[in-house]
Amino acid sequence: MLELKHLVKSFGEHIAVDKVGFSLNKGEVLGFLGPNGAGKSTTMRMVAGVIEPDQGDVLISGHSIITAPREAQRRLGFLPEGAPLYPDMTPVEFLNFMATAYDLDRAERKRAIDRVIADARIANVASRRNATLSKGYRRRVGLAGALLNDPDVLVLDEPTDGLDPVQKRAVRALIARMAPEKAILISTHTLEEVPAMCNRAIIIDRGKVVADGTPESLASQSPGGLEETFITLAGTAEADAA
Ligand SMILES: Nc1ncnc2c1ncn2[C@@H]1O[C@H](COP(=O)(O)OP(=O)(O)OP(=O)(O)O)[C@@H](O)[C@H]1O
Repeated sequence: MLELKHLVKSFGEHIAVDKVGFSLNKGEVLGFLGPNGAGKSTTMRMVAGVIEPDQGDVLISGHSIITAPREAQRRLGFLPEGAPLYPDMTPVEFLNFMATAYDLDRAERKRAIDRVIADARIANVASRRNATLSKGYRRRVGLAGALLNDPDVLVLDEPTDGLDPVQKRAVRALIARMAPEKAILISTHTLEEVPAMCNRAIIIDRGKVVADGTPESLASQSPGGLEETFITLAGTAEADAA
C-alpha cells in the first residue's frame, strides 16, 4: 500500500533524509523511531506530498506522490506534528472544510463526517470551538480529519505526543480500530507504547534506516530491551556531540 523509494532530502549542506526506502502493507502499523533531528518528520512530509524529495519517490496504492499527487493524496490521511487546527472553527466546520478539499459531494460529505465523528468519538465536542478543546480532543479531531477520505495509508506524526495517559490510550485505541484495513506509519518518542501500538518498527538515525523488524525482535537485540537497542543504534550522534 505504501512504498518509499530511495528518498533523499537536503536542507543546504545538511542531508536530512539519506536514501530511505521501505514498503508497508495493509495491516502493518509501523513505529517510526529516531532521535530528535533524525529525519522522521521530513520523511513523513515527503510521503504526504507536503515537501518534494530531491531524489526518490513515494507510491501510495501504486500512485506516485510526485507525478500523480492528487491520486496519491486521495488515498492518504496525514496528521502533521502537533495536529494544527484552525482555532475559530468547530470540529464540524473543520471536517466540512477538509471534505471540500477532498472533493466529496454533499451526500458523501455528510456520511464521511458522521463516520469519522463516531470513529474518533468526538460527537460530544463537535460543535465547540477548537480553541476550547483539550489537547486530547484536538488530536482526535485532527485524526478524524485524516480519516475522512477512508484512506489506505495513514501517516501520523507523533499522534500521542503531549497527551495524558487516558488520552494516549484513546488515541491508541482509535489507531488499533483502523489498523486491520490500512497501512499506518507512526512516529513517536515514547518507546514503551511501540509494542502496544505497532507490529513493526524502524529506527532511523541521521537520515538513514539503521533497524527494521518487529518490536519484539528489536527489543531482543539488547538485554535492556527496545530502549537499549534504540540507544545503541541511534545514540552515536549524541555520543559524538558529547
Ligand atoms: N525546513 C527546514 N529547513 C532546514 N532544516 C530543516 C528543515 N526541516 C528539517 N530540517 C533539519 O532536518 C533534520 C531532520 O529534521 P526532522 O524534523 O525531520 O527530524 P525528526 O526526526 O522529525 O526530529 P524530532 O524528533 O525532533 O521531531 C534536522 O537536522 C532539522 O534541523
